[in-house]
Amino acid sequence: MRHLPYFCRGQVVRGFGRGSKQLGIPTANFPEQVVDNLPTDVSTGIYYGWASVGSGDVHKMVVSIGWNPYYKNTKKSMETHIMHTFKEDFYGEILNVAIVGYLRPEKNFDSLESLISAIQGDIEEAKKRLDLPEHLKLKEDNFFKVPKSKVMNGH
Ligand SMILES: Cc1cc2nc3c(=O)[nH]c(=O)nc-3n(C[C@H](O)[C@H](O)[C@H](O)COP(=O)(O)O)c2cc1C
Ligand SMILES: Nc1ncnc2c1ncn2[C@@H]1O[C@H](COP(=O)(O)OP(=O)(O)O)[C@@H](O)[C@H]1O
Ligand SMILES: [Mg+2]
Repeated sequence: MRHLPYFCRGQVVRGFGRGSKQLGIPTANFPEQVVDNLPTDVSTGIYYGWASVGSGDVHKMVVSIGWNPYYKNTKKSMETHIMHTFKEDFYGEILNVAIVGYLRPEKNFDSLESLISAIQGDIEEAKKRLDLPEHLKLKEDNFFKVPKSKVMNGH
């Protein structure tokens, strides 16, 4: 994973509305353009890192990149669940993410309950790993301090 940490920003767009309603785990989805610009060696799978909305605080996050085999999506998506309770939805705002580590490949599951418990396991694992000093320092990266007015992708 030569490209980690990987930093990118993009506008939050609508997905299929499954995250909150079916899973109880909302995911902020990136536009196709951001997904298409991922370096080729950032493979599909589940990652963890840091995220902020607009110029807001930086929080722990997990991100899923791929086709969501359980739902058999035909388009690749990149969806971030932020470990923070927001007062309201933030569609249309700029989401800033720093992907710092890899957790596992995407999988299919034989029930919604097993998908949900896998994601909850990812969240717990990510919270633990992000407390390591090498990861904590990225929370303070200048990436999160520059004006957040542009949609861009890369380092
Ligand atoms: C940490 C995390 C792990 C995930 N792992 C899987 C997975 O292994 N297989 C899968 O089909 N979907 C996985 N998902 C994606 C969910 O299926 C997806 O977030 C859900 O379908 C919501 O989609 P929506 O934003 O289009 O509504 C994962 C999502 C997150 C946040
Ligand atoms: N902690 C959170 N992490 C990610 N998104 C959140 C969070 N809290 C609220 N949201 C909102 O929920 C939306 C995602 O919900 P979701 O059910 O996945 O719908 P969609 O399919 O449109 O992505 C995000 O775009 C954001 O506006
Ligand atoms: Mg979503």
